[in-house]
Amino acid sequence: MTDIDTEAKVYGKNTKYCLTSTTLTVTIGNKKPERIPLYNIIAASYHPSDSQLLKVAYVTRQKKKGPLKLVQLDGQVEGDKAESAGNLAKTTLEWAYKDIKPNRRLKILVNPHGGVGKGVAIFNKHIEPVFRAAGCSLDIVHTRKTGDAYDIAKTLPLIEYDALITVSGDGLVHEVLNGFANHVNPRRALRMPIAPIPTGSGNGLSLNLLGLEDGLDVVAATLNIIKGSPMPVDVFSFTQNGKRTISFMSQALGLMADVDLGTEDLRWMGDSRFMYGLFRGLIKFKPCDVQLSYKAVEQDKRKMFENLNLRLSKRSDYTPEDLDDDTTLPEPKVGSNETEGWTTFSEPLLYMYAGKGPYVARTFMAFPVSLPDDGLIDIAVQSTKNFSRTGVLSSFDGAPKGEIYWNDSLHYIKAEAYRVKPLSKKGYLSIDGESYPFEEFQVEVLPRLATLLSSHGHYKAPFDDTKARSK
Ligand SMILES: Nc1ncnc2c1ncn2[C@@H]1O[C@H](COP(=O)(O)OP(=O)(O)OP(=O)(O)O)[C@@H](O)[C@H]1O
Repeated sequence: MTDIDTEAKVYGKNTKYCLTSTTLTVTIGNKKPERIPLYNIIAASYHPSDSQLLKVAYVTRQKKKGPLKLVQLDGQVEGDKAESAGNLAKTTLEWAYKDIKPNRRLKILVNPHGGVGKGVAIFNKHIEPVFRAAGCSLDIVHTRKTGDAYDIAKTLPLIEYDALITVSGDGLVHEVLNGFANHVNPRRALRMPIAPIPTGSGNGLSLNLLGLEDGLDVVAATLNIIKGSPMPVDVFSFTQNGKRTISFMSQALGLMADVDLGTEDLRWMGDSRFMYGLFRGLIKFKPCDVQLSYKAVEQDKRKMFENLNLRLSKRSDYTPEDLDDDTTLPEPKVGSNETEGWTTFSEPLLYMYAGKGPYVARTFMAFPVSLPDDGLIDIAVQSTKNFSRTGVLSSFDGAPKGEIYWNDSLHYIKAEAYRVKPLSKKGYLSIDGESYPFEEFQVEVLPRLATLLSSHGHYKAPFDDTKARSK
């Protein structure tokens, strides 16, 4: 591919544009050239009958570690550059979108009460202008109460949208997935890509899709919605008292449920509340009285680590035709009395944390070897046997990098299913951060049932074995 060049006047200054297969470089007057990766370009057009304007819209950081911001550059093209400007605009747009359909049609659910209650203001100021600049069509709804997102997803006319977007935290995603699961055509509904914009207090999904650097950047999340590809993900069927719920992120018992649920009053702390809750829970150091059994597929931490690296070298293999004719939700395959091939955890446990997606908060990579579509759930179990309060506390030192995984006292299992029977009456159970009765339940993986938008094709959570090698 050969480079394409043109010139125009931006703010009255001579400006050079040079397009290569990866980058558009713009040099305004004597300023330093700005190299814009094609991924960051959301629109490019040439308007011969509108003052001969060459318009380019992209997102960029003004400071190295600052947030992404929208830039819209309008260049005035002189007559002799009209052809090259038209060519540059057309090719930039083609290359910037490659296999992605531009002008996505989006259903957007904004929770005005998510996080610290700034969802609407953030959406209006930072997010909507980027979608508009990219030419997306927007159907925006402000949720008014719990359950609105569920109802909207349940009755969504699937044909009218390319993706459903939540502007909130993980709670709204949970509602949407359950709404889809109860849609008249649940399988197709769950094929509708979902993507979060992180304005909640728990934004684990966004962190998993975009990584620590971008995971809380609302414009990076917006760009992911404009440019990301559908990525199939496993979700979980959570059954309690005969009722089935879809869980997509985590189930927590013991200390970790206290952290999830016992910190509601601390929402103002943002996601620091998770670490604070952890310290508060550790003071009690109370074992969680349950019987945990699982149908394990892998328990070798080293092997799981190798599988992770193997998966990172590949993108997800999404094919839209991949959908079979069966329109109903898959029935649970694992019976509630099944015991063959099951193991019962025999030690007293401080917590059990099970889920999918490495980060549960910015400060805690709970499932570092989690894969979006391996058909398995990761279960982390901290035993209290030969373990002290200070031991657990120091094991959380490397929590943001997932180092806790390498601790010998942390049992880590990949399973197809598991079940929990409480042995006492009192306790917390958290499902995707929401409180559920502390009663018997079973969880089973539903492989590749839901769909997310991902720019990477895998979770973005760098994890290494430095800690293991230094032991
Ligand atoms: N207008 C509203 N008023 C109050 N609650 C709402 C409204 N709209 C949606 N909700 C509910 O708010 C809950 C919190 O959503 P979400 O988890 O996305 O954000 P969050 O700030 O991270 O919340 P939390 O801190 O509770 O996890 C969801 O259960 C959702 O149904």
